[in-house]
Amino acid sequence: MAEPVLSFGERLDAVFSSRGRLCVGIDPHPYLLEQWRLPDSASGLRQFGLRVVEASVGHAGIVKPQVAFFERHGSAGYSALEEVIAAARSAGILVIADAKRGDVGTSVEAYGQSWLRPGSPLEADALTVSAFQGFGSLDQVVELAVENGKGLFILAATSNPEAAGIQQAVTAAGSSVAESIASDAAEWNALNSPSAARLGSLGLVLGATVQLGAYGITSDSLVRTPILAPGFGHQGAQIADFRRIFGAASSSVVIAASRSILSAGPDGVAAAVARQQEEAAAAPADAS
Ligand SMILES: O=c1ccn([C@@H]2O[C@H](COP(=O)(O)O)[C@@H](O)[C@H]2O)c(=O)[nH]1
Repeated sequence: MAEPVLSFGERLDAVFSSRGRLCVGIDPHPYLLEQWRLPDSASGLRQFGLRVVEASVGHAGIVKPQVAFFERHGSAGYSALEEVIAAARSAGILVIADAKRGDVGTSVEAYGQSWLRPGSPLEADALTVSAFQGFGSLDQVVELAVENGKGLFILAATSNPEAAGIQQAVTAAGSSVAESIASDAAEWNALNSPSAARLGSLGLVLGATVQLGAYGITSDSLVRTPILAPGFGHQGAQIADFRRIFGAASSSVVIAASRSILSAGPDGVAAAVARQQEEAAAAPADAS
């Protein structure tokens, strides 16, 4: 009989226990490539990405390539991304593809087949998606993810300040857009996760720079919902504060940081990863 597939939530929780909650962003900004003395070409991106993966081995268990930077170089950029993803996954590092896909259900399912289908050239462990076309537009991709032990992170309250107007807008049901997405994800996790799993496989993107209360989101509703939290470092949030920011949900948080790590350069990146991972592990408990 085939071995049951571990769910993404179970795999993420295992990584939290064995290798911590830091997620190293792979964002090859042109200015960083220059600083790393690499060309702004597919080859430069490949070298950059592989170096970040190498620096993460032993220090971090999760990476998040920002697909946009690879897409700038067309098919050659995608080929570089395929290599970076494969290198990370073969080192046992979970890969969250930050591609922010969203559309009508059948098209999102096709995105899922690109990023979450076993054997696909771009196979990752989880994908960022948008529910702007309705939470139900994600039904098929959710099914595909679960069948394959993969995860999704749905944009809810993103870290960029200009998003607040839309994400705090009140839906016909009376809650904010972000709260509506967060509660749908939490409900899905409560109903569909393996009973022994602490975490479900349907995650949310909640920026570390936002006040969850301003969106009507309560952290104790999210204890089983993985939270991808960008906004640390360059965007201003402090890793040492993550338990204060996320309160009861802090044990579900993936701490995402890109520029604050990558700006250490090729020789300093491994030490920067180790330092930020230690900061996350040492973060004081929420006092409130
Ligand atoms: O709400 C969001 C969602 C995604 N991101 C992405 O995360 C990284 C952040 O990079 P830093 O250098 O650590 O600021 C980047 O890829 C964003 O596209 C986000 O910032 N906020």
